[in-house]
Amino acid sequence: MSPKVLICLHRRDLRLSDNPIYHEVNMLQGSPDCQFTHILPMYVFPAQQIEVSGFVPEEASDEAKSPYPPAQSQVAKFWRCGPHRAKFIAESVWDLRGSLERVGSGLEIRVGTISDVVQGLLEFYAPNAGKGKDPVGRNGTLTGLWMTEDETWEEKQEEADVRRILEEQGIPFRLFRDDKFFLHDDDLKFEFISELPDVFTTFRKSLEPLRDQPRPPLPKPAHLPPLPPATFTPPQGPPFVIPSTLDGLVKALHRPLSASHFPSASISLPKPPTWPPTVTPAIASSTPSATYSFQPQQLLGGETAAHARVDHLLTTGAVASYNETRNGLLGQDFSTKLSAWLAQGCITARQVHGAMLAFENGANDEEGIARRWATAPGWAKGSENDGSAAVRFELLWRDYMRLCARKFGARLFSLQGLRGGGATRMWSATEFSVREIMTRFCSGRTGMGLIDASARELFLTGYTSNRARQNAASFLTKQMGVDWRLGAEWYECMLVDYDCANNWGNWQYVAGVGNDPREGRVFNPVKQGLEYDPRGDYVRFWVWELRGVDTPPGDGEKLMGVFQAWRLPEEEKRRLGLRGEDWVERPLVPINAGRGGFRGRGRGRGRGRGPSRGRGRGGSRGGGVGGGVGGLNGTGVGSGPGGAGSSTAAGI
Ligand SMILES: Cc1cc2nc3c(=O)[nH]c(=O)nc-3n(C[C@H](O)[C@H](O)[C@H](O)COP(=O)(O)OP(=O)(O)OC[C@H]3O[C@@H](n4cnc5c(N)ncnc54)[C@H](O)[C@@H]3O)c2cc1C
Repeated sequence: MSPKVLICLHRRDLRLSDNPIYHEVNMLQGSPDCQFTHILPMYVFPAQQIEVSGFVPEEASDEAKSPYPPAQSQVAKFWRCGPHRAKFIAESVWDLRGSLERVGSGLEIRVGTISDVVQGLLEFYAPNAGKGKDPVGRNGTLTGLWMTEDETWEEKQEEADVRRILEEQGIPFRLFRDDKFFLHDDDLKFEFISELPDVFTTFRKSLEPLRDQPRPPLPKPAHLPPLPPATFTPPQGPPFVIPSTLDGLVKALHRPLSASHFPSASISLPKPPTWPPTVTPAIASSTPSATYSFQPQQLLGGETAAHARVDHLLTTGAVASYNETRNGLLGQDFSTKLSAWLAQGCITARQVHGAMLAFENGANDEEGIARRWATAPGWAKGSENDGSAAVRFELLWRDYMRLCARKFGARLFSLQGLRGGGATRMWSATEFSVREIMTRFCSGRTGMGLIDASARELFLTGYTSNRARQNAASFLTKQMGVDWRLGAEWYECMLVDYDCANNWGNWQYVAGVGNDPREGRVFNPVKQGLEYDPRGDYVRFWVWELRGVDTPPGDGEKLMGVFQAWRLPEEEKRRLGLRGEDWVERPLVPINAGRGGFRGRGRGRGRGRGPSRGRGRGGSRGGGVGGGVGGLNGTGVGSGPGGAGSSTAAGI
């Protein structure tokens, strides 16, 4: 019998449970209304976002090149998907394939743009369809294509393209709302997206109590229709070859990233961060050596690992203590670290909420959950605790960011930000070129300990905490006066948890062009370091050259040397072998914290260096013009929106 095939196209919904498409398939299968005999789940590595030239075999002839332009960012030409996320996505796809196989189905992997792949599917299944000759193709019948919706601009274009291609051929197309968020759209307190409040707090208050809001997740189907037989499955078109192992997949994704100027096509990092030594004899006596035995977590992609993580957070009490620990910088469990799984849709926010709810209510099930959780703090209290309430609060931030993406569309990526058309001023400039600032920012060599630790952590692991991200973004945009999009693009490349709405929305927020009601907010990275890393452990973990700085209690000056190495006594610099290092001898911006915020050491003073209180107001003294790639060479990028140089606020 010729198969009737339904394509289930995955994007950022890499899960089987709480997936509206499989839920619908499951409801329909076996019913008289069911139009399909087989389903073909498929994931496409999208060529415009993830570099796919590594899927062309190395031994292929020169003519067999990827037909797609390099997947690089618009302004700085960074790779759009760096090594950490590429690996994480590959693992997630692999895990999904395993889950689908266990319920009687499977998953096909393809590379290309989604519209090219869909076009190829149509040609395979119904070569004559639309010409009125043969509505049923020789390879079976394509009965439809289903996919879930995404919020952001590029994904919306993709959806429109797929719809157009299918409808031209008369093939049914269904777009499902992807309920991977905390709230269901129908439960929002406004009718039109234009009514979304511009301030998060207003949005949140309209929805409290948050614990009562989310809908229950959809169950995992126990069985799904099979894949079509191999002869009825369209192959991957040349020149690409899909590896048959996870290892091969990761290698194909990584190969182009390391072949050219890793990790960016426009900025090479002459001194990229290196892993800190695990054992350091020079650890300062006042610093517990246990700090440095911390092993940064390499997140494992996939639905299975996501649920294991939630279980771990509840069992260990990490959720219950989240409100006290969430501003942490160093460690595994100070925050949930769920973001990467949420971003790829390996787990939904309402599943996280559902697990917390079960925990709070003392759910007892056959899988022995109760036994695992019963001794954990907060178990079976019948109400939320400070920790679980704070997790829900943060999950709502994610909803808010995605709704902002819906409301503002392509303005999410514009230099002027969500507010659009607002005041455009010159960015303030420093004596360093934007290229040098970016090179040192990305390499963790700015000379600002907290910023450098975060940059090195990001480069090496793909993750850095929210507190560190806020400081890094504020530093780049407000202290250095760099076009915020360069930072957002760098994060898009490096973050394992990159999520379009969250990343661009948060960068805008910190840069002062998004939805931050407190205009002119500036983070002072030294004060922030003192508050959130009071012994300098986080800085010294990643900026490991500073582990030998002895910081006896009460010697504040030495600690200041951890946060800004230029402040170390010359003798100490010599002893630690730090002489001659750019980040020690030529810091991008020296800050005299504690004595009036951002006063420089003298060098460059009065040159519009940025948002210091009482200085730089107006911020129009920057020298350079021209944003974009050209701006990487200039001393400052021109015509930026307000923020840098305009602050009257003190560092926070
Ligand atoms: C400049 C900048 C860039 C960012 N880029 C991203 C990004 O690309 N992807 C991303 O998921 N988050 C991004 N964030 C938000 C936040 O930093 C991360 O979600 C968080 O650090 C992830 O760690 P976690 O899962 O342990 O978070 P937790 O503190 O455990 O929070 C739980 C969840 O709530 C959500 N959440 C928390 N804070 C925010 C926030 N400010 N905005 C939106 N959602 C939030 C996340 O889904 C997170 O997993 C960015 C923040 C900044 C300041």
